[in-house]
Amino acid sequence: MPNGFVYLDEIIPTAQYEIRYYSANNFTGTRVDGYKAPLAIFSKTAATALKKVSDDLERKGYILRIYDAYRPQKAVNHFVRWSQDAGDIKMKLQYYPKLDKQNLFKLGFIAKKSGHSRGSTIDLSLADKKTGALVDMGSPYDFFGEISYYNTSLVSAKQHANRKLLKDAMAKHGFKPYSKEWWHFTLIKEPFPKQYFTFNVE
Ligand SMILES: C[C@@H](N)C(=O)N[C@H](C)C(=O)O
Ligand SMILES: [Zn+2]
Repeated sequence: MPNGFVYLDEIIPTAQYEIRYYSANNFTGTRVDGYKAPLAIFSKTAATALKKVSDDLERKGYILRIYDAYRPQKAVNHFVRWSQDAGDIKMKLQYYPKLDKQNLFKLGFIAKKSGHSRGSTIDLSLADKKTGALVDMGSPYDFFGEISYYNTSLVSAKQHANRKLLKDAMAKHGFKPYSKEWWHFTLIKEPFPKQYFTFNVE
């Protein structure tokens, strides 16, 4: 791992780590290239900021559920190849039921050059600190459709309040939200704003 990166579970041991692209439970239906272990790697700067988010939320009774952090460019390239294979729709019902997979990039749900590969972008949700149960955000992680837009009218007031709880906690410590995915945030003062890394997650 290059200098300036850390393992998030060493900085935030109380979080839940469900690294979807290491598993087959993701929109491709297979383990994604470059994920050699179910780990979250993050820039040290972003990890320090995220620890503050986690501490704030723990005081309110929540822990973080982390789905993805640093993402190798080779993983993004895997997503691109997957999108071009129109015959493979095994995860369509679960992840993109109303959309054509080849449109997911132009609709903004997946990026060909992703902030994740710069090491300071994260996909996450919240869980209840006592029970470990996932907080209801109105749509599941990586569900590609309008219901996952932060400001959609398709979710209840309570679900929107849960999204806002996460967004406000992230914004307080310098993370910028993404309007099309309630779970996706980038550290504004990211330390590697122009570098797209491709080292393995291991
Ligand atoms: C694929 C999804 N988890 C995500 O991170 N989407 C954004 C747009 C990205 O690929 O950077
Ligand atoms: Zn993301």
